Amino acid sequence: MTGAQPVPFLKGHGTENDFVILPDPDGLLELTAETVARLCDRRAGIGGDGLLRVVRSASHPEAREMAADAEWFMDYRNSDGSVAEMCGNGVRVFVRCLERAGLVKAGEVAVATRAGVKRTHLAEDGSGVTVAMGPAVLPEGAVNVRVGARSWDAVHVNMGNPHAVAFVGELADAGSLLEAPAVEPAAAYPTGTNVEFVVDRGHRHVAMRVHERGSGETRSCGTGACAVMVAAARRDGLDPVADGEDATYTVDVPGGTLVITERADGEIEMTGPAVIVAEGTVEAEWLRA
Ligand SMILES: N[C@@H](CCC[C@H](N)C(=O)O)C(=O)O
Repeated sequence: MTGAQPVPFLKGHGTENDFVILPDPDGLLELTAETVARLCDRRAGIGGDGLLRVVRSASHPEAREMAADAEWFMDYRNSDGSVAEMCGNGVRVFVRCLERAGLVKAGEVAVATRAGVKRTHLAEDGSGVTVAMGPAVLPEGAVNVRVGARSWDAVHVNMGNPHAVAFVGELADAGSLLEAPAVEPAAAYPTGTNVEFVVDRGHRHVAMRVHERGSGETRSCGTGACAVMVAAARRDGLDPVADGEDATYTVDVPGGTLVITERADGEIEMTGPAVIVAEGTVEAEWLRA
């Protein structure tokens, strides 16, 4: 992955969706799937649901075209080392990390991702970060989620990455989620999917659990919360673009709360916390072993 020098890292989370963060402005790290999985290992590594590499867009082949609009590229990996298009909690933590390093100031910050450029707003008082996540896409066709003997109709939502959203009676109905739920038809999700289980908590207020593609059950998923908000709004007869009126939902996740607004122009805005908890260095020898 690197030479003999220790590798700087940070650790952060957004609603307890936690990340190993590797500052790599010039894109010099060779980050294999195996290296990512080792770093994200909770016993033998640092531990995290995923990894965020902080690299200048101009220094990364997947982001060069976005460099004029966003100086920084969020190279996101799941904890099993797989690459994902987008991470909603990750992008908030990513801009918090840039702010902490003095690379950006509070206010508007654009971030390049594999799902395009995302515009964020860092609150001046450090309270949270709002991200314009783009519009949701709801591909046609029924999908179904199954855990053991139980199954539910689900809503297929794409937030740059894929989601299957199932409304359930109780969050416990999803079981232990130690294994990935079965989702059918498999052809609807050629690269796998994240699965959300949702219950109502009140007026425009829901709670969810998530099984993330490439990471397992996590304490939160930002893109998942946006997918849940859209699925709940449609179920409730709301379509902000058709109605000409914004709709806001509170989405509780095991690790906290996210507030999601679907605007009348179709843009989905997510607001939530972003916390850096530690920084240090990784032994180069260990990484190479
Ligand atoms: N936790 C993330 C989503 C991370 C990517 C996901 N596991 C995938 O493979 O699509 C979020 O906060 O959105």
